[in-house]
Amino acid sequence: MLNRVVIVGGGTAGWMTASYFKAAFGDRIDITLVESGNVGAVGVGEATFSDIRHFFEFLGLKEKDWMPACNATYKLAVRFENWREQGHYYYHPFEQMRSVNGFALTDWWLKEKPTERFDKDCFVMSSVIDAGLSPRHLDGSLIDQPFDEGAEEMHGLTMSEHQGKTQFPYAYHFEAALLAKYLTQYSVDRGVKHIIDDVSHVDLDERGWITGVRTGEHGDLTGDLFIDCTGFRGLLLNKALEEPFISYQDTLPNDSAVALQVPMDMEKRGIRPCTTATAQDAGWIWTIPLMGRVGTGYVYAKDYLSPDEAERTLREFVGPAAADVEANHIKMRIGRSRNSWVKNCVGIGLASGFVEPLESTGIFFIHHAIEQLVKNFPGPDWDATYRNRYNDAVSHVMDGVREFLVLHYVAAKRQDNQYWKDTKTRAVPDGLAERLEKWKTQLPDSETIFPYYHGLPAYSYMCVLLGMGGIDVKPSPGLALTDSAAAQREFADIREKTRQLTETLPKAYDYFSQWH
Ligand SMILES: Cc1cc2nc3c(=O)[nH]c(=O)nc-3n(C[C@H](O)[C@H](O)[C@H](O)COP(=O)(O)OP(=O)(O)OC[C@H]3O[C@@H](n4cnc5c(N)ncnc54)[C@H](O)[C@@H]3O)c2cc1C
Ligand SMILES: N[C@@H](Cc1c[nH]c2cc(Cl)ccc12)C(=O)O
Repeated sequence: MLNRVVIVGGGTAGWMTASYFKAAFGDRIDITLVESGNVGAVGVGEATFSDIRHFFEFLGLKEKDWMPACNATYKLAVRFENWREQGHYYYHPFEQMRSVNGFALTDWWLKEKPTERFDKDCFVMSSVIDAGLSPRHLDGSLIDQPFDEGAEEMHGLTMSEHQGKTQFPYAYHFEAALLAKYLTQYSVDRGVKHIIDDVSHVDLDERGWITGVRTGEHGDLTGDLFIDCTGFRGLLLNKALEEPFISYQDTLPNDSAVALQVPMDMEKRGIRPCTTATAQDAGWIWTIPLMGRVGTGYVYAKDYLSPDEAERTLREFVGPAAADVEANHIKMRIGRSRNSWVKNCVGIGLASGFVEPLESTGIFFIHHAIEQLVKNFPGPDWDATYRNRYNDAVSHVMDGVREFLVLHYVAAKRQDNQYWKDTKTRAVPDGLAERLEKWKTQLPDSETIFPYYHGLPAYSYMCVLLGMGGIDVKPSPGLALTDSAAAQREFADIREKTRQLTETLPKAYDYFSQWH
């Protein structure tokens, strides 16, 4: 039976893989994880998709088990600031788009324009975030949903099977290093063998399959399946097996980042329950609220800005609190391995592929990859069918998210310097140009977005087009002949639900201070 797995790398990807495999296969699988004590993890990766709750549920973990240990908070959206013009912002929330008489509420919004804020007129959560509130009451009860949070039929579904059925209203922010530490303990408690050592060589047989990895002090680690979680370096997949890397840089030029972990009195500052992406002269700055600190960083293109200028800009943006904080400069490899599973080696995490974290997709990629690897786990005959299915799913997810991110730059109204002017003339991925033409006459729907599962529903595309303001989108002509009374009632219902929630929900900080 093929059941000996060696994972190289102990960042978020390595420990998410080890813990999920143990939850999936129990003692029927033998896992060794080796990580360097000299090469650090990338040290960022602190905002997620809402789908990540399937990961914790699969591990049998409740929020109170892991969130306090990881200084975690809730993420209700990404807030895009200054992408259209200075001072403008909009939210991309975790909230199902309503429909009226067969038209998306956003289509009605384009026709009726109740206010200038599509995100407040069409989503309840935008006002909840503006008020700095928690989506759970102090007793832990969740705001009422069009679905039952605990419903059995939703458990056990993978993310891709789940999409479109329900939209859970929040995701998480957590300290990456603390999550890796938590999952290390979870994994070791369940029998994962943890070795701290450097892999110096990868041994291949005559077919080019991996037979083992050589370490400094723990000899050769042998196994059946080798998981490359060594980050951007792709030590096994790209270096030892020489699997080519397909760069996305021709369409996504941001290839650098500088990050700060800024201690903060969150009681005094208050928690804005979302990730904020603030556009800058050569990229954008993320702000992630955690208990006890803020995670922040400038994602930029080195062709337009030097690391020193980026760090200076970031420190000015953060202010005096950043004074004694050490900056972490990161070179980002943007794109994906041609195939993430080659022979008996699977790259997961940055070793597989990566796009800038504009919509917090790195950990989503890891979670998706792990789910797909369990679903397509190889048998002793290594039937290529599973590997091919896996590679197709993983490539589609990354290509789809790439296209979704490029849309943010193409649709952004800003053109106030060369960096932003170039976002309008740069090449776009195959297929996006045609899709953009369709969206000028009708908002995106499930038929016109990227055709393979990539984690994002049509309403996410609507938010980009309506929020960024650079592409003129027209309402469906049929609305002119349709009675708008039902749509007006829906807008009124959102206003009423917004009023009720903003009057009853606790402040985000007050909810989490119960745990700290
Ligand atoms: C600037 C930036 C911001 C990001 N923000 C987000 C976000 O908000 N949300 C999100 O979902 N994702 C985000 N990501 C992506 C996220 O950080 C990664 O997906 C996540 O950290 C996984 O990294 P990894 O485990 O693949 O690699 P790494 O964290 O780089 O870990 C690599 C591991 O390999 C080990 N290693 C390397 N070489 C050897 C060797 N020779 N022998 C033994 N061990 C070795 C290292 O010790 C380390 O343990 C961000 C990424 C960047 C760069
Ligand atoms: N399946 C994803 C899709 C999603 C829906 N809304 C958002 C908002 C943001 Cl910021 C990221 C992702 C998403 C999910 O439900 O998480």
